[in-house]
Amino acid sequence: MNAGIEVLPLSETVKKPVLEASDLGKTFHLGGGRSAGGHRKVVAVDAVNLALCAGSTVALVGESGSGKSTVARLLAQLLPASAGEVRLHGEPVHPRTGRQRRRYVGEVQLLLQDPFASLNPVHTIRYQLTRVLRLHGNHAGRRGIEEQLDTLLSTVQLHPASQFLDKYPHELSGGQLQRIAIARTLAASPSVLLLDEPVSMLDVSIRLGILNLLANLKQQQDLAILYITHDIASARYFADEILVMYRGHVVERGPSESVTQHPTHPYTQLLIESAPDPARRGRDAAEVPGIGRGGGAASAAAPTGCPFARRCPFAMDVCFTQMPAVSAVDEEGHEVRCWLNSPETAGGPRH
Ligand SMILES: Nc1ncnc2c1ncn2[C@@H]1O[C@H](COP(=O)(O)OP(=O)(O)OP(=O)(O)O)[C@@H](O)[C@H]1O
Repeated sequence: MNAGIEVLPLSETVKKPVLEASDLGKTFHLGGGRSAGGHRKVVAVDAVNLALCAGSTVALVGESGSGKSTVARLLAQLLPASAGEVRLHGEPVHPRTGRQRRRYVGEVQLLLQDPFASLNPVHTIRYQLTRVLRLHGNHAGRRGIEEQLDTLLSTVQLHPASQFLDKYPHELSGGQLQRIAIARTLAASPSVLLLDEPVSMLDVSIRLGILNLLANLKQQQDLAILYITHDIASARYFADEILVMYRGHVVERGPSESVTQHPTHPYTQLLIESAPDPARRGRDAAEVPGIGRGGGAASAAAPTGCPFARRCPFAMDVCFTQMPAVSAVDEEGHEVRCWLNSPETAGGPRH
């Protein structure tokens, strides 16, 4: 027996995921008459696997159109999946109705980037928060609800509560509204938060405050968080694990530090190079070779090889014809889907 050292059983040291997705896929079928060339489809999400655990954050990073929001909407059950499975506490989730759906939505809350769009302009903050508390089974009396509204607002650092509760959304600033929107998600007592670009519409000066608030909430309430962003620098700061998405595929994943310090996929390297950096004044994503607006959007016709091949400065012949398998970068869970890291082809043009 080791005096003074508490040895936890394995079941307590390995965290079970709260929410998981296996081989998740979404294809949008677009209309189009004969004159438009017939039926078209967009593969927005292709075979995505992820696991969200209590007290930790997974970041989904990629350019506009890479499929990040579609993953969030699939996890929130706002869209039916074309393939794969979502599990909550290990149980497969199926499209639900009524009470079951309400319970799922209470446990898995989605926070959108635009706080104005997520709150109803014709009702006061008090009405909207009370409604969510009631909807998710809170039967407290009037005084009990008042106390909970106070607690919710103090949790999102809006003091005193009375100054905010009787206001309408248009009377609050963007940062205050995003805090109210966070309070609204917390009113449902969730175990999972899906954050879709939660600070991208806010002034740069208040973004860090909101991210710090969310990081504290994750710790205090043991929340499992999915953080969607196009900004890999904020993902490194905020998340434990990073998944890099390109055209619906996860091309690299691993512990945040490892992915950002040793980016292995050429696309991740370009994302990092294009991240805002005071040392490279004035240069942004649009100016970095290979990165441009919407370049990561899902293609109507899925390429047979690597989705990044056509933009990759290191592409080899095989990249255009075959999808690379996932290979390990290290033993800590850092993985990449790239022929340059494959044992068969390592030593290609880059090496
Ligand atoms: N309802 C829809 N019908 C058809 N195509 C869609 C639909 N929703 C999304 N898409 C397409 O799916 C792809 C992925 O879109 P998605 O919004 O998930 O990307 P994103 O990475 O979240 O981008 P952004 O950061 O701009 O929100 C895009 O090509 C988009 O045009």
